[in-house]
Formats: sequence, structure tokens, C-alpha cells
Amino acid sequence: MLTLLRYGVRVAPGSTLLTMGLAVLGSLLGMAVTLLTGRVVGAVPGVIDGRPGAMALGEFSWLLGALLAVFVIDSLTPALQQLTSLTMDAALVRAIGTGITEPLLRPRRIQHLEDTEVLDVQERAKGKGGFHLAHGMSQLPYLFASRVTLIGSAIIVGAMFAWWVAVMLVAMSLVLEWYGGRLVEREVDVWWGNTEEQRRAHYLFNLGMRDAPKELRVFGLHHWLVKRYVGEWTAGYRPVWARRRSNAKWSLLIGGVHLIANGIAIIAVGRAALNGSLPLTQVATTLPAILAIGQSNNGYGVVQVRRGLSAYRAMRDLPATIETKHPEPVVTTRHRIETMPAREVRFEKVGFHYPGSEVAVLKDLDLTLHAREALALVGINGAGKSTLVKLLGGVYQPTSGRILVDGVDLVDLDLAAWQRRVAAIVQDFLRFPLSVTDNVVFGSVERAGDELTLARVARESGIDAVVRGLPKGWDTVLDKTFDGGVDLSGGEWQRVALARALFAVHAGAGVLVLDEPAAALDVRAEAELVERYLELTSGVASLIISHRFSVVRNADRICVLSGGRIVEDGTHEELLAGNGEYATMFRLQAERYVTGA
Ligand SMILES: Nc1ncnc2c1ncn2[C@@H]1O[C@H](COP(=O)(O)OP(=O)(O)OP(=O)(O)O)[C@@H](O)[C@H]1O
Repeated sequence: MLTLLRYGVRVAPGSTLLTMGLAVLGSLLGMAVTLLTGRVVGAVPGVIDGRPGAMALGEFSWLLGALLAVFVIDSLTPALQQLTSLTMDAALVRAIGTGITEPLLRPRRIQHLEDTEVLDVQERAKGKGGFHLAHGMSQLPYLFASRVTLIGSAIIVGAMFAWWVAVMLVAMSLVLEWYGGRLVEREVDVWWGNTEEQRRAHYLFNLGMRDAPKELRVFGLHHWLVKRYVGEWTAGYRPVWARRRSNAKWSLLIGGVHLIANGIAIIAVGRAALNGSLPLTQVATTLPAILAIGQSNNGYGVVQVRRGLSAYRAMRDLPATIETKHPEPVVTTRHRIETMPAREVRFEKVGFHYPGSEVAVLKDLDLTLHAREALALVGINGAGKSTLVKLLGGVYQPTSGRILVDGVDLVDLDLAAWQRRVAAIVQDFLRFPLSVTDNVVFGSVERAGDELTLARVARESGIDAVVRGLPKGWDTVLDKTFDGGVDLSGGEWQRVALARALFAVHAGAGVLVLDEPAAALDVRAEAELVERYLELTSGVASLIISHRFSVVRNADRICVLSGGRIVEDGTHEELLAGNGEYATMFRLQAERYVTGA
């Protein structure tokens, strides 16, 4: 509790302290109500009979007034506490969100995102089984309050009646809480997506709600989906119900023992009252205190806090785990990256296999991309073209060999600065559900307000015509689920992505990578792109990857990637004359077009 409290105070000092303060105040006021009630009840017979030495009516009225005042304040604190705890919660959710995402986003490479240990810590930080750190934090005030109530009420029972009763009740309450917590924990573990069927049910639910609206209708899968979902869901929750049944047995047993302990305490108080050894005030104070101890256990809260603590520890360990396993390169040398590459980017005997995989995607690959040159890279599916782009962008590091930019090894360059020099449209480029402007200027967010460049790239990429047709022009949100938003076609999106890359180039990027830029374009748009390709990329080193030879043949130079190496290198004409892989692939494609015609 104290660890989480410290975290809360660090992140949201005001609202955390207020929330905890109000929770503890609520408990103290509750106990004050118990004490005052005892005194009021104890004083009543004397006041009615007007016994000598008994409380005067005036004093009694004050006592009653005090009880009422404390009761009213006690009733108001939960509402206040809810307000402050909502504020605390908002601050915590924000802090936890950045606490988890920031360490994952910070590294310039992405190996850590495929590291199972990092992924595991990240999963735990997010809160396994839905037990988010924020949930743990939200239980903290109740747990603090229940502890204060437990201790305070035990003192009341001990001081006013008998310490053995107080000790017995506290021990029973803690045992019940501990055991209740264990039962909750076991049920939760079975509950939260831990069965294969639950995961499948979850997948089917998303399929129906979000992922496949068109296919489900086209293939008439509606009834199949509902039936399958119900089947998987029912099967998935069977272990949960089995666990619940077995839990209920134990809950009844331990709850029974707890009740017996409470019963013993109440009978003991009753006996003492009847034989005259316990005055009425003590009786009226002790009985509610006994009940308060009985109710102060909170097994669910304990589990929430315990799991919240484990999520907190994982979140705290996440940056260190990433830094230790995937240290960011420390750059000691200074280079003028703003002008790189002035001559070339050279892959020198580069070998690469993905983390966790033994398969070498690239083997001793040699390739030079000259400054201001348009180089096309071709190869069959899975040849490693996109992988090569990832290495060029520095998101992965070669497992052997090196990549030299103007003779400087990429590992000796400031990676963040180098990545700003590379503008790329990758195959699975991002489609931000934001305005068209945002989608384009994200190419170089520092130049976001540059209207001239925006207009220029709109012309060059051909999205000016698209934007003119949108209801709010550049401000239109590119996602139909937002008010006034629209959905673009695949080809229109591709132009937006092209505009984004061109925006980056005009903002100063020195390398332009176009990975399948024409895949979703219609024939005319493709022809336009091809026609303007060299013009668009003049002045930068550009690498274009495409299976369409109409796009590729215009490049200054074409390289064929096969078996992890560059096996052919030359102009379109040279490669055709060479009669190698390129010529075969080209003729196959050309033949199909000719036959089709
Ligand atoms: N993250 C990854 N982890 C493990 N293997 C991967 C990963 N990404 C790609 N691969 C493998 O690397 C090989 C090369 O993939 P890559 O995407 O670079 O091919 P490509 O030439 O771009 O193919 P395509 O023409 O289909 O786009 C493939 O065998 C692929 O399965």
C-alpha cells in the first residue's frame, strides 16, 4: 500500500493526498459516530430518570447535536472522496499510459518489440487479467480506510470490553481477508482470457463487431458466427464456473467460522451486560465496533492492490529491461548528418536474420545507393526487400557486415537524426484517423505550418484533386467513425502516403524509399507516378521497390535481390540483355499483358 501511495503522491500529489485523507477521515468519523452513539445510549436512562449525577438535559442535547454533526460530515465525505479520486484516477491513467508507452517508443530500433521478455514485462505493466495499476490505486483509499477502521474498532473493543475478543476478531478478519483474496485471485486467473475458448470467443466478437463486416455478409456467415461465439463463450467460461463452485464451498466454510467468532464476541458482550459487569455505554459502543471489525475485511481490494503493485513494479522495470537488453548506441563522434548522404549509402557484406529466427534473410549483401540516384530493387515475394529498407532506416541492425553512409558506419551516427533523413512509404504505411493535413505533415512535423510545401506536395502526389472533393477539404478527418469523417479508397490513401513522404523530402530528407508505391493505384495514376517519378525524386537518393516493371524500368539503376544477395545490377536495357532473373521476370509480366491484350 505504501509503495503505491508513494507513486500516487509523485504523480498526482494533491488529489492522492486528499483522497487518502478523506478516506481515513471517513473511518475516523465512523468510529466517532460509534463512540458518540455509545455515550448517547448510555446517558439516556439517567437523563430520563433525572438521576443525581446523571448528564444534564442541556449537555445531553449537545452530545446529540455532536453526534448528528459528525454523522452529517461522515455522510458527506464519500461524495467528496469520489470527486478527488476521479481527479486522481485521471492523472494516474495518463501517467500509466505514458509510463508504459514512452519506454517502448523511445528506442530508435525495434528489436525490443519482438523480445518476449520485454513483451512479458509490458503485458504485466498493462495489468494482467484486467488488474490495471489504476484499479489497484482506486482500491487504495478503501483499503487504508478499512485498516484504520480495523485498528480503531479493535482498540475500542479491547479498551472497553476485552482484549482477547479484540485479538480474536482481528485475527479472524485478517484470515478471512487473506483467504477471500486467494479465492478471488484464483477465480480471476481462470476468468480473464486464460482459456483458449475465451480467446476464440473474443476474436469472434471482434470479427462480428469490427473486423469483417463485409466478408461476413458476402459469405452469409452471420448465423455461423453467432452460434460459434455462443459455443466458444460457454466452453470458455465452464472452468470459471467450476472454480466458482469450489470457491463457494470454501467461502461458506471460512465465512461460517468468521460468523462463529463474531457470535462468540456478541454473546460475551451480552453476558457481561446481563450480569452487570459492562455498563450500557460500553455495550452500545462495543457492539457496533465488533460489527465494524467483522466488515472491515476486503479480500477483493487486497487482490486489486496486490496486482496493481505487480503492474507498478513491471512498469518501473520496463525501461531498465529494455535498456539492458537492447542498449541504444552511444554516439561519441559528430557528423554533419543534415547533408548526408552527400555521396552514397553502401551496404557492405550485410547479413541479417530477425531476432528469434535462424533464417538468414540477407547474406553478405553488397549494394550501393548513390546520392541523387533513383535505384529500383526487385525480387520475388519474401526475397528481403522490405527487410533491407528496415536496415537502411536503422530500425534493425545488420547481424553481420555494415552500412556506411558517406563512409561512416550507421552505428556511429545519431540514429534519430539519420531517421529524420529517411522518408519512406512502407507497404503497411499508417493511416492516421486524423485530418488530411495531419496525415501529410507527419512527414516532417517540425514543418507542420508550411502551407507552400503542403500545396506543392498536393500537386506532386495528385491528392489536390482528392482534397477538393472532400467535405471539409484539408481538415476532413480520414475516418468515417468520426463526425464528418470520410473513408478514402486504397489508391487515394496511397497518394496521401506519397504526399507524406514528399513532404519529408521537401523538408530536407536525403533518402526517399518507396516500397510498392503503385500497388493500389489505377493504371492512369500509376502512369502519372511513373512519368513523374524521376522528377519527384531528383536531388535525393531514392530506392523504389515494386513488382510493376512499368515503375521499375524508369529507375537509373535496377538491382535484383535473390537468395539474400544482389544478383543483378544495371539499367533496364542492360539487365534485359543479360538475360538473367530480371529478364525472365520482366518477360513473364510483359507476356501476360500482351496475351491479355
Ligand atoms: N518481423 C519478422 N520476423 C521474422 N521474420 C520476418 C519478419 N519480417 C519479415 N520476415 C521474413 O523475412 C523474409 C523477407 O521478408 P520481406 O518482407 O523483407 O520480403 P519482401 O521481399 O519485402 O517481400 P514482398 O515482395 O512480399 O513484400 C520473409 O521470409 C519473411 O517471412
